Amino acid sequence: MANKHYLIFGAGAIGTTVATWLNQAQLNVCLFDTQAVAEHINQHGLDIYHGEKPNVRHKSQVHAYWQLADVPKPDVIILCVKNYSLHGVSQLLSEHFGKETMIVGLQNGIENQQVLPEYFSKIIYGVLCFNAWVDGFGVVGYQKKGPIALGHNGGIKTEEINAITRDFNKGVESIVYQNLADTAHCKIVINLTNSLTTLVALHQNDQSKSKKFQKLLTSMTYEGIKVMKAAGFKESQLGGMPSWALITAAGLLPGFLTRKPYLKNLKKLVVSSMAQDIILKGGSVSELESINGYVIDLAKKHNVNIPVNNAIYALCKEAFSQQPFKAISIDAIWARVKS
Ligand SMILES: NC(=O)C1=CN([C@@H]2O[C@H](COP(=O)(O)OP(=O)(O)OC[C@H]3O[C@@H](n4cnc5c(N)ncnc54)[C@H](OP(=O)(O)O)[C@@H]3O)[C@@H](O)[C@H]2O)C=CC1
Ligand SMILES: CC(C)(CO)C(=O)C(=O)O
Repeated sequence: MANKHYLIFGAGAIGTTVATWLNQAQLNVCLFDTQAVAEHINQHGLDIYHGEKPNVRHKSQVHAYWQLADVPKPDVIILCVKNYSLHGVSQLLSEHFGKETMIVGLQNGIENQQVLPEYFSKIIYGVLCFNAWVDGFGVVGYQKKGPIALGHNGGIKTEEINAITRDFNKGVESIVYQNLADTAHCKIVINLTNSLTTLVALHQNDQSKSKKFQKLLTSMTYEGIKVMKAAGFKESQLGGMPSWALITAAGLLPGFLTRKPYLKNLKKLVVSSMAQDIILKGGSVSELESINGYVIDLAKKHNVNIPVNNAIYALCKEAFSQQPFKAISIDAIWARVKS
């Protein structure tokens, strides 16, 4: 079908960047969010910027809705909400537009692969290889433009995923991945770090000089790939993210030997989606369970010892339930992990 109509559900960090990139590529897109966000976007447009060039703004006009009854029936719905919103949002959309509507789920983790099939029969999943953060309604910064890896678990014809990938590619580099499970699990390994970077509030408290932070961060991802290997997953290169060889080297060798690539990768973690939930939005709900909780269960199932991840997860459970959230010093986190 030519000129598909895309509804992007969720005008947060990912929804706003994807809407802008697809709109700039002349695709037919609209957004959906709450009334306050949608009205603001309709009045002021979208305004996104690359984190290294905050003065170069990419502005665009994308119509935003807040009532489903007003939205023209979309050919494809791109779901840009967190895993914890998926049940509610999917039920609404499935009842309104029908179970057969084509869905593209852009979530971290694999919880979406359990939830979305309860509501829809045609689902493509996207693994996102960039960071983006919300400054205000319709105003979003991004660390880099893509890429997005797309895949599915059946029920989608090759020409259907190819057509959507072709459309996405007009606005942001997108690739079809043959093994969705491997790709999603490789991304989960990187996302383990969201917990630690949130605990220290990395975007406010630079940790580039801290050897303890380096040790903890690199141990978390090294433990992560041990779990994925034990569970039978294979490496799938994610655009711009550290390889398993680098993660293994950083996990096993003295820190000074891998410090240069470590610092290069640390710079890419601007404000994780978890830090946005806990610190910027001041909430207590996050994707901790769908990422860290999931890896901890997988480690138990395959008898892999992951002490650093276990300790950081326990600390996050405590710290994220405190209102207001208070960042924890790296020394206090280190002491807790060692105990
Ligand atoms: N941000 C990032 O850098 C990255 C994010 N991801 C993943 O992408 C997914 C989306 O993340 P992100 O864009 O950061 O999330 P955000 O929380 O920034 O965006 C979600 C948006 O959807 C809105 N929303 C949720 N439910 C409803 C509803 N029922 N009606 C109307 N609006 C609703 C939210 O509103 P409200 O805030 O009011 O709830 C929010 O504006 C997550 O799974 C995340 O892990 C992956 C890679 C990078
Ligand atoms: C950008 C990145 C990779 C940080 O871990 C991410 O996926 C997120 O913020 O959720």
